[in-house]
Amino acid sequence: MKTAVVYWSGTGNTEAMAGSVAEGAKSAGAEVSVFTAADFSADMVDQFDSIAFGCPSMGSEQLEDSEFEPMFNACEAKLSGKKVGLFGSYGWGDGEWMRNWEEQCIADGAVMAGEGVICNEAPDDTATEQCVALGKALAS
Ligand SMILES: Cc1cc2nc3c(=O)[nH]c(=O)nc-3n(C[C@H](O)[C@H](O)[C@H](O)COP(=O)(O)O)c2cc1C
Repeated sequence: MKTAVVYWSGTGNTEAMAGSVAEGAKSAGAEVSVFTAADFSADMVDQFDSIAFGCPSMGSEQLEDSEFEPMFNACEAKLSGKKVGLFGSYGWGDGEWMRNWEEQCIADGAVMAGEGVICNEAPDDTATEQCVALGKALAS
């Protein structure tokens, strides 16, 4: 199983989550590649059996719109039938951005590996465990 973990992070919280997702996928035997949003593009989607996308809530309950969102939007046309997991950190909201993002992926035809993992600011032990579990689900 080849798994990509693709993330954007401004202050490191979603980056820490990405590390845990990658660790979980590796522990379940996947060959894992980790990319920042700037280093991933739609033409790379087909190289992977499963992809974890990570982005914090930015703007007003939106994906980060300079690097992550354009890259993700370009990938969407290739997500039908692809195993996908989502994760990201948020601040003062209630996770609306993740609910919208999950719906978007489902509309694209992605096969969701589990519920999107969200955490308030820096990941605590529970969020870290959920990220590891998401990584394992992406590897199976
Ligand atoms: C410009 C900006 C916009 C943000 N908008 C939201 C928001 O709409 N809802 C929310 O819950 N948090 C919002 N946040 C808080 C971030 O999602 C939160 O700090 C998160 O932990 C950042 O993750 P990162 O460390 O991976 O960059 C915003 C932060 C910034 C800097």
